[in-house]
Amino acid sequence: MATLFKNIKELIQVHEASIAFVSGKDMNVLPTIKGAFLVVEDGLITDFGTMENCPSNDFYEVIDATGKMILPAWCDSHTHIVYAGNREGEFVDRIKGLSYEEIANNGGGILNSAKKLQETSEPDLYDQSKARLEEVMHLGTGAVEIKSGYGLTLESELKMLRVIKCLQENYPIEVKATFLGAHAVPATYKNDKSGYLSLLIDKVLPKVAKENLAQYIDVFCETGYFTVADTERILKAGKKYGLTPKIHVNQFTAIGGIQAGVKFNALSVDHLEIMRDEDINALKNTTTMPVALPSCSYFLSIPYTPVRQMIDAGLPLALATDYNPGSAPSGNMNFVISTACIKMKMTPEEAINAATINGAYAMGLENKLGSITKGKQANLILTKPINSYGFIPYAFGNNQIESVFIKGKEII
Ligand SMILES: N=CN[C@@H](CCC(=O)O)C(=O)O
Ligand SMILES: [Zn+2]
Repeated sequence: MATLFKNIKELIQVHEASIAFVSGKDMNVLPTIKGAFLVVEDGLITDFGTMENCPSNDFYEVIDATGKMILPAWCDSHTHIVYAGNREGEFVDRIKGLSYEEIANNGGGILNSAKKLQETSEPDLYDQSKARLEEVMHLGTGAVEIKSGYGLTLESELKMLRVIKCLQENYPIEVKATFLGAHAVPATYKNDKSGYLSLLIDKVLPKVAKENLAQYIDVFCETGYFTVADTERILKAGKKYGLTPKIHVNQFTAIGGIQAGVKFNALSVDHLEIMRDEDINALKNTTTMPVALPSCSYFLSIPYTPVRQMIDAGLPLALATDYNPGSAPSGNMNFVISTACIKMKMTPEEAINAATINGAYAMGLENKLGSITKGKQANLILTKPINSYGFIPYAFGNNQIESVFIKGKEII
């Protein structure tokens, strides 16, 4: 049951052997083959090369990609797509002048989403979430990380994680689950943050581990949310259960969250809108992937991650959507790479590397996804006829995707 894609104008992100990630100057290198073929068998990439070497066997299906390009599907390593309802009301409040912080202090923000989620049944939450997952798959996403963190009680955090598990089981794309119980202090623990952390560590974490509901652990390490000491307490507890950290840091203030992440061998540190020199230096020569979330900066009108400075300092970088109801109600990775180029001055090569192989690394999927490599899953984007891959970020807000293939099967 092999499929041949032939006459591909340009096959993008081609690597003979699997690599972990690209960093610094290498981020500006995007290996491609012009005039290419690609063979997919049983959901995996089995062969590729130039058209002169195109095999002539009998294929189950032959797709002529004349004028079109193929690249690995996007790897979105930071989302919160399991949530209930939306926060359109707060959106209008912000248009009228309230800040994200003021809204949160008035009982809105994460606590608003938590209230809605607590009142939503598991089947209803699943239905709302699967619609978002299908939406992002149609936008070219082939792997996604999803966080809990709108439950904030034992029952509701487990409800969120069970919904993520059902998505993992029912959809062909790779889904990774992250336990983010320490996303905000719930109203019931308003004056007892330490008590809430004890609940997470003593009651919730053991259940999460027993039901095998998460692969990663996260904390919102931020002024007014969780301190570095709180963060270390949670990460230490998570490690006991084999959960690797992927944490929210430096969104509004720089308080040492990056250093805590590096100390605990975090797979990624995410947001990074506010970066000091010492924060950039702390990430050098580590295995922790910095992740920027430009849709959040766009939506909240907060600074963009200083990625130019970071890449020029030799760091790697991944891009993700942060799809959530409060700070980024969009799961469009195409918009993310456009915004990264337009607002953060990344080149198209850097942005595509950040949204494919580096995003895969930030989910522990670098051996399965993120590049065109034999043996990797055939999660692919087939573009419409375009002149160059740079046209994808250039023509922001327009759709250059003709089809998306997950494990070799066309989903649109
Ligand atoms: N900053 C923390 N968490 C989310 C937003 C949460 C919300 O506003 O609902 C984020 O990554 O931006
Ligand atoms: Zn987030």
